[in-house]
Amino acid sequence: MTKTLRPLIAGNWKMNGLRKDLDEIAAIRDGGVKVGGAVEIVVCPPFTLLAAAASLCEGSGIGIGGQDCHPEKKGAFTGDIAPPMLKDCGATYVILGHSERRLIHGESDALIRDKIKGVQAAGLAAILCVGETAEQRSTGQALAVVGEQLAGSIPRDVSIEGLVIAYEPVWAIGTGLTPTAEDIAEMHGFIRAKLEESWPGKAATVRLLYGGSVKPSNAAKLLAIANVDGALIGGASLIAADFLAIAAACPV
Ligand SMILES: O=C[C@H](O)COP(=O)(O)O
Repeated sequence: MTKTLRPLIAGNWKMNGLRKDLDEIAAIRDGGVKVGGAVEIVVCPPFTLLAAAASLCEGSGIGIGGQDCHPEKKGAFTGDIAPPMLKDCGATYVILGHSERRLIHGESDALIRDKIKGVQAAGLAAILCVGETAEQRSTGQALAVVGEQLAGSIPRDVSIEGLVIAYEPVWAIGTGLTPTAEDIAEMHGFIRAKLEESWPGKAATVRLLYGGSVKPSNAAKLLAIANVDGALIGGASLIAADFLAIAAACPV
């Protein structure tokens, strides 16, 4: 299938990475430059490595992103990081609403919506994560759950241009399990249609990523699915060779 949007391959390092691991980011930079501009590559390290990673990647075309942020631009919020701080570090993207934030930190759609507003106000692009649990999938609620997450967490009063949405079934994260190609195609088609309902004429410009146990061995198959415009990768993004192999599997 011909893909029209530039694929985005984003790595979510989660709570992994010390300064010595910047070597891996340098390797991603060097290999990513060779993959060429056909695929956009972004690495989201922990906050502690953001500035150093951005400095390493400056001018290379490899992007850097945060994994979360506070909705406000500054203030008395001990321990939090504001969107302008991410921008100041050299980040261009922020992952928001990851299921680990929703489930472990109790983040609501309303909070995620405010974060998206804050991120856009700072001139950053949000990667909004949505996805159902195993129980929701097995009881036939997957589309309804994701539909609610989209309706609740995307601000209506801002443009969706530049927004990225990552469909990450909770049960596929770090488990080695992935949905069938048919189920991913159904969900991504559903997300595209939902966006089109609210933002007519704009949905086709939004990149929809798949995330959950993406590996070099399954990347080509997953990335070829209709309406899959890239991937959000956890574990495999920690190893430059694996992450780059996934980027190289993009159908461009
Ligand atoms: O944000 C990334 C996802 O949680 C996927 O993680 P994973 O590739 O380790 O399954």
